Amino acid sequence: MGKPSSKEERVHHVFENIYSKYDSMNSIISFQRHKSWRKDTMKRMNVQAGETALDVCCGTGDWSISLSEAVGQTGKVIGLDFSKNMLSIAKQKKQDLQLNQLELVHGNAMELPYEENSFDYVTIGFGLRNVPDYMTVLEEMYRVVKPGGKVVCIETSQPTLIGYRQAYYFYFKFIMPILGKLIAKSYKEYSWLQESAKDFPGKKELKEMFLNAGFDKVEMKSYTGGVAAMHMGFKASQ
Ligand SMILES: C[S@@+](CC[C@H](N)C(=O)[O-])C[C@H]1O[C@@H](n2cnc3c(N)ncnc32)[C@H](O)[C@@H]1O
Repeated sequence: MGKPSSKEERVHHVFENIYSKYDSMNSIISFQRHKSWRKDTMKRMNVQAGETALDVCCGTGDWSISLSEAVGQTGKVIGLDFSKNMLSIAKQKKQDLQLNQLELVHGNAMELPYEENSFDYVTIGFGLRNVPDYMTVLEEMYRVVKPGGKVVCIETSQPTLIGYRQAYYFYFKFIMPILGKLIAKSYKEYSWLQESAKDFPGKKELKEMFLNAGFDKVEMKSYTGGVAAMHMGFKASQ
């Protein structure tokens, strides 16, 4: 995977450690909202049977599984992640659901091991803020999606409404790491979540980054007052 930067090492350490609690903590810290954000995004994507998708930073595999169900047995989905422990949970789910169309791959988002123009969809869910260089990953995702295909990102964002914004930052900075300590016994790991979310670009800035990566058009949608956002980049048909 090349020489890791310190951010990369720290992130790898976080996910190698919290993997067994990740799914339950996700629901607790987002008050279950992440499920409806994911569902709405899938509806907007309108994935068809027989299509192909790459789910970058797939973690414990929930988005890869939804994509696999949408493409069906005639389609193909690859879930890629650099944490073997996160992938081990995804592998167990794949086996339980007998999803032969899903392949889980150990790899780095900064250097996707695929040829250009390979997939109908390339997705990244709550992964982009964790990588060492956002633009490199967006450019990699742009490179491997087919012309006419879509790159879709769901990520934490920056709420703008006065009052709500302050309450959100307070929750993220002070409450969430304590929940992490109490429930997952990982204060430091959940402090990373708030640090990475605080530094992540707002939705307009992220849209600009998508356009700079080469996308023809970008649609966006805010969730729950802007605490999360979906960006969908369209690669022009040739
Ligand atoms: C917050 S989790 C998101 C998991 C999943 N996509 C979801 O929506 O629940 C972030 C994931 O990104 C992975 N990750 C972070 N940096 C990565 C990189 N450079 N290459 C591959 N995976 C990475 C972590 O191992 C972790 O599983």
